[in-house]
Amino acid sequence: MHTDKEIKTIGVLTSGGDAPGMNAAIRAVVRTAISMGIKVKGIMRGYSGLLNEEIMDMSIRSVSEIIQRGGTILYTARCLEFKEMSGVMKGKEMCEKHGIDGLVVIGGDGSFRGAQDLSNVGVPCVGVPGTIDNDIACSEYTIGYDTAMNTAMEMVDKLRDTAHSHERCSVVEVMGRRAGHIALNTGIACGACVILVPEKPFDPQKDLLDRIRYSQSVGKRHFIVVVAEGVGSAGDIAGLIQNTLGIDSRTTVLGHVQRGGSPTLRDRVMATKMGYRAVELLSQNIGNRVVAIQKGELVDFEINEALAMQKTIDERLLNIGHAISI
Ligand SMILES: Nc1ncnc2c1ncn2[C@@H]1O[C@H](COP(=O)(O)OP(=O)(O)OP(=O)(O)O)[C@@H](O)[C@H]1O
Ligand SMILES: O=P(O)(O)OC[C@H]1O[C@](O)(CO)[C@@H](O)[C@@H]1O
Ligand SMILES: [Mg+2]
Repeated sequence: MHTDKEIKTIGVLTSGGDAPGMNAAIRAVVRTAISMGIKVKGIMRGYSGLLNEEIMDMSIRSVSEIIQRGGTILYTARCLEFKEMSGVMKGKEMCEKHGIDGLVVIGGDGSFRGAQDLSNVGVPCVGVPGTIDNDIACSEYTIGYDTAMNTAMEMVDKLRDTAHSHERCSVVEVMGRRAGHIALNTGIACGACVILVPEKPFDPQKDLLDRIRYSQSVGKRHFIVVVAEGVGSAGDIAGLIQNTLGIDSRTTVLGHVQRGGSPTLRDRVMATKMGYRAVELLSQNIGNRVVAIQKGELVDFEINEALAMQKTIDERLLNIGHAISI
């Protein structure tokens, strides 16, 4: 979408679940814009802050010392009111009132739906994928994914020590909402003997119990099972293993620890590139876009097109995991 209006001031907000690297993206947006002569307003608490006018001027120095920090200095929220047309119209009014000509929305797919609605009523918005789940179909990568996976990997390594010592099975539930990307990669990196993801329906007998039984028959004495939260309860899976195979099993739900911490190098660099591109687009009066990574390159898509895409799980990696985790 091209608008005729010159973009003099942009807003930036973070929305949905926080993700490590969001601060690096905010920093890139603020500094890129200022270097182009565009003013920046920071909007607190996602779309809620826009509706409640929690809006502040940002300067080069207001984003100092944040590139290494997890979370988001702008706070984040899930705002039900923005899902209604009346909320979106109020958002447009607030942008007009505060002189915001365009908006960078750092968040996940839900946040992009809000950005699309706002673009459709005349406020150009550019989405920056910020979610640990890596569930934005148009992009190979989302900000926070690498840090979350590395955190999960460190946690599972610790669980392995105790599972090994007690010759137990450790069933670990990782985040990802309806996607299994964190589970798959963490499972591979930690040598899990079973990885369960929502994209690939599993047969408990064949894909779980037989696999563990076979590993046991070839000498394995402790077992790591990584379950994506979208599959169901890790506790039920541990119970099934314990009751059917008689292997002492424990459940750990990693939870929000995966959302925190200092972002990895990859997340900081990706966030910086994506934030820069978002401002570049807005500065050219281009809105209704999502910044993305495809084949390692920075690209962008219409929000409509981006939201209609489907992401699949890396089946080859899943098969590799199954082949070697014996
Ligand atoms: N269909 C929609 N129309 C307008 N706004 C929406 C819509 N869906 C979501 N939003 C807005 O975006 C916010 C965040 O959405 P959601 O909770 O789905 O998280 P997300 O951006 O997908 O991030 P994550 O999944 O990583 O937590 C919502 O609280 C709401 O304010
Ligand atoms: O912040 P909440 O409401 O606990 O949301 C948890 C969800 O958010 C995420 O952490 C990020 O989308 C998902 O992995 C998880 O399902
Ligand atoms: Mg989402």
